[in-house]
Amino acid sequence: MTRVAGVILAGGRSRRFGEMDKALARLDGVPLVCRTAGRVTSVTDELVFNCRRDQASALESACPDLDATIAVDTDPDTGPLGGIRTGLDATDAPLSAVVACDMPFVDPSLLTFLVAEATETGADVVVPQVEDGWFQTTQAVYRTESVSAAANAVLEQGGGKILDAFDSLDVRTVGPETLARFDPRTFENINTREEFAAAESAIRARRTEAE
Ligand SMILES: Nc1nc2c(ncn2[C@@H]2O[C@H](COP(=O)(O)OP(=O)(O)OP(=O)(O)O)[C@@H](O)[C@H]2O)c(=O)[nH]1
Repeated sequence: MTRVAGVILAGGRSRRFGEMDKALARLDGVPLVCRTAGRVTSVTDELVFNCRRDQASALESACPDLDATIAVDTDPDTGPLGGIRTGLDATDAPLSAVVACDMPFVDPSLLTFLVAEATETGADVVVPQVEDGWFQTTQAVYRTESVSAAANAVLEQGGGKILDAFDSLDVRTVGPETLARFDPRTFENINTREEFAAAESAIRARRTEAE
């Protein structure tokens, strides 16, 4: 079996969230980053947290049970592109499931599906493409070495988006019809306090339903 790393992006500034780092905000009692990472690790072999240097110690102690490697940004504030490159460079697993820390409903079975697609096709990138055509680049599976090199090339040219790196890569998309098989909340991300409160209500409602 191909080894797979879970790479959690947490190097953003949480500007829309307000005072604190949203990664550490307790969602129904559990730091957001730990809740997201816990779902990712259920289907990966190792875990990497990507963040800025000033976040590292708090993130390291946030979820001790998960045993994450901390990958500190060499180029902070270069957006998810820089975070993905740094996260990928911290693992030698051939494939990486990259997920933003603010996606607490990420569906592990979708990640497993994306990994299987990457393994079967040999693609560099397997990325969900939702109904409006949007690429869900922060919930996608990347071939670690080739995507790191392509992301690095974009950064060396002055930066941009991870999508800019796709031009030189073998990219497979997974469309809405297939995505409909997975948790409809999987791509929900939390940017504001209001979205945080709504996610907390949803988690509590799901727990009540399951009881
Ligand atoms: N390493 C790194 N990660 C980033 C950067 N910007 C965003 N991210 C991560 O990419 C994901 C999506 O980013 P956003 O939803 O915009 O989060 P954010 O930048 O913290 O939030 P805002 O400041 O409100 O835009 C999150 O997991 C962020 O932690 C960055 O400059 N460096």
